[in-house]
Amino acid sequence: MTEPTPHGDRQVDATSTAEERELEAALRPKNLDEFVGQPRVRQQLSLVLQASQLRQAPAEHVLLSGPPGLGKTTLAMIIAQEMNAPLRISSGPAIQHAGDLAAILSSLTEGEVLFLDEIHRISRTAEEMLYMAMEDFRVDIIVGKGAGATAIPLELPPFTLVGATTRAGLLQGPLRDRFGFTGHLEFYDVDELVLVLRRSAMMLDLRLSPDAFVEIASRSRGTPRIANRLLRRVRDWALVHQIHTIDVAAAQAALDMYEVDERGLDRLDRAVLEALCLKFGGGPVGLSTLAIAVGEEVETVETVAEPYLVREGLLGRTPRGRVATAAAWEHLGLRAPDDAQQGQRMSTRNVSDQSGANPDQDNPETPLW
Ligand SMILES: Nc1ncnc2c1ncn2[C@@H]1O[C@H](COP(=O)(O)OP(=O)(O)OP(=O)(O)O)[C@@H](O)[C@H]1O
Repeated sequence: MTEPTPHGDRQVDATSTAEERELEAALRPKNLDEFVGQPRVRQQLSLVLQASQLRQAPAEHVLLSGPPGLGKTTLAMIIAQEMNAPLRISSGPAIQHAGDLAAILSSLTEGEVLFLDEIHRISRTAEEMLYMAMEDFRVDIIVGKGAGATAIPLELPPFTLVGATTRAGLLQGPLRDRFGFTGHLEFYDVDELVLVLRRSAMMLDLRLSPDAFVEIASRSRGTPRIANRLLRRVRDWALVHQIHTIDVAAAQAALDMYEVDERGLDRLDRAVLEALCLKFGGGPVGLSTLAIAVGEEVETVETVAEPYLVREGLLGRTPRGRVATAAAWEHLGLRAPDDAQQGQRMSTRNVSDQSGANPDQDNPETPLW
């Protein structure tokens, strides 16, 4: 049976469900040497960890940022493993009150690694408590209310906070500044994803030809989580078709069946591009009109399909609406009208200076990976 993905049957969604996380756990690299790609972050992190071991003190607080599925949780686990320290896991949305954080902090043991996923989503009061905890290993527990409230100081054992965020821009400066090391994870190239897939295939006892690995990697949107998911889809297909060594034709057939094309676009991505080109002559067209044309919510088009299309240079966001780029026409096997190409070049501009008030305009909250 195919496991669910967060956005229904989208095989190329970079986030994961609770069930999928269990499957992922088995494939996680256990130490920095097994962790593929991200050479700069790996090298810098290795130095931070070695220095802390030499100092015989917990490592400095680490902030990991980057799009979903690139290995932030995996790195947090590796940090704890390399430090030979226990790991506590929580997340921003689970910490809505300062008391939630106080409960976690007060139960940490010396040297423990506290991993806070989606750290940009912790509440403001908890965030303020975190400042003092990170800097001085101390928190003030407020007892009582109003004029009678008193602050009881509580010493904490030294610990290492590993924060992960997909939205580093939303972190307050004082919080960001309290991390001794910040690593930004980048999308992986095809060669790196091939290495991720080779390792996973070995662990799943699968045999694939070299070009089958490349085929899967090319369709994985630069994201190990998607690569591993597509590998599982290909494995299912091979099992049902009783294929023992998966060659490129088998990988293509399996992924075509799941409607993931050679550039990693799925049905929704292509529907957006087709509507843009075939119904609106390449645009510009408002986001809400585009969403109606493909029968989806505005938010789905904006947060699920659009970021990857923009990243791939297939769709442009302009003040007058969305436009298909020349590459989009080409990807669909269509000829771009000359005037549309010229108009797009003149009207495409950066999204960062736009307001999110109108659904047809860009929402600056929307990440653009
Ligand atoms: N560099 C890597 N080498 C090998 N496997 C990797 C690598 N990075 C990620 N993976 C695999 O991809 C999957 C997703 O990784 P992980 O959960 O660490 O991503 P994440 O960045 O924390 O995602 P999210 O932001 O959704 O929490 C895991 O199964 C992990 O094993």
